[in-house]
Amino acid sequence: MNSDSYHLVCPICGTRFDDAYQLTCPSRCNALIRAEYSARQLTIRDLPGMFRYSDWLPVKGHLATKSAPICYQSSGLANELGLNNLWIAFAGYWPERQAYVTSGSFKEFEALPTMVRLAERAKGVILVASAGNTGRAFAEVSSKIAKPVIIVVPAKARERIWTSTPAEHILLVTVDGDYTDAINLGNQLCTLPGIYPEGGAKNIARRDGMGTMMLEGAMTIRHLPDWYIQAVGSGTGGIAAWEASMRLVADGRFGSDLPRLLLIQNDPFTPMVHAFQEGRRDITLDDIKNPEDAISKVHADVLTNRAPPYGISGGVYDALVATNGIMTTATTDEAIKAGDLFRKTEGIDLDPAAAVCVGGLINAVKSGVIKSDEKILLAITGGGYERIQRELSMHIHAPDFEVDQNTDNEELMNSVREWVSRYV
Ligand SMILES: Cc1ncc(COP(=O)(O)O)c(C=O)c1O
Repeated sequence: MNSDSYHLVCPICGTRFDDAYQLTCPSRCNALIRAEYSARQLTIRDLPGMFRYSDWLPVKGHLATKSAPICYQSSGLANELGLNNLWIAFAGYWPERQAYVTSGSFKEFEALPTMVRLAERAKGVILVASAGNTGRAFAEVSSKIAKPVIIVVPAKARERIWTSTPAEHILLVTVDGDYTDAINLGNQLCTLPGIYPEGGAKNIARRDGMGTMMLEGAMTIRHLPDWYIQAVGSGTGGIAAWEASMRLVADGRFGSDLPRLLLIQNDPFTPMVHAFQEGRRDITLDDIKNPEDAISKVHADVLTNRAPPYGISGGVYDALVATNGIMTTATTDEAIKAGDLFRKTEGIDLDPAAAVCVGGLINAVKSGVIKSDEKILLAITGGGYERIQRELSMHIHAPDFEVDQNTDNEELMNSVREWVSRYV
């Protein structure tokens, strides 16, 4: 890949520009900027792991990794649900199926190209605010390539930040609060020089990295699926699936219809479901009543983003409208039962978020939304933790700072500034 293999483009004003690790349109349009790749047809490259999809990743180089999505046709769960064309895109650790995502979730597909993009396009330290899985994915990549990362997580998620090899370039900050508090502190730290936000959905590397789930699915099925099903918190994976499928349609070899998105939230935390079912582009406070109470009742707290990229141009709302998509829910009870069923029928344990996804699929089959012959790509976004625990080392990273009401903010900012100065 040479440096001209993609440009950035704003979907509102159409401005095309070179990549200098921007996260927004230079004309300040309220839109998710996109990468426009010069390769119209996808060629699978002889590169490690997910970098085989480098034609449609915003990177020039690659990293040595075995991490990549895998896809196979289900028989166990498919039979159980009476589905004839169920395909599973799996992100996690499952060596028998050549799945080697050692941090256990599809967040690693975001972290890998994001770290490469930053190193190629800017000089600085990346900061990730996370409910756990994203932070662990960036920690894992940092530990493998010895590049720095600052991770901010809620204190109760601190045990989730482990790596399969010892990590020496991580600054871990825990916050006495929830995911939103971690995001707010992260934003504050990003005002320091040399720190770059990973940008969430705004980062093309994160979206196009996640889009490899759809690419792997279409390559395996040899066609675009009729449905792409995923549990969402920010919905970035849904946006990524839509964008990847637009590229696959333009490729010409995978069919001409965009897969419909079926995106699932964990009842009772369902702001995007409320807004979309009422046809609204905006999430209002009424969609997130008693957030603390709702968050305490979910099975998968990684799905509890209070400010998802829903209404922004090119965001979740647009992705759903463009694909004739649907949003629905699975309760905690349904998710737990679905996770058990998946383990029994497919043979692997699931991340709670992936169990919510299976619960949503079951509900959609029961309600008749999904028909038995339709081609379904089920995004199993995390799993195999039991194998990881048994077979890999898990180095838990102790927090470098534990922030609570008594923390002296200036002291924290100074210490972080000092740490960053070692790298920039
Ligand atoms: C395992 C897993 N699945 C699904 C999601 C939802 O991802 P998103 O809404 O960003 O696409 C997350 C978010 O952290 C996750 O960790």
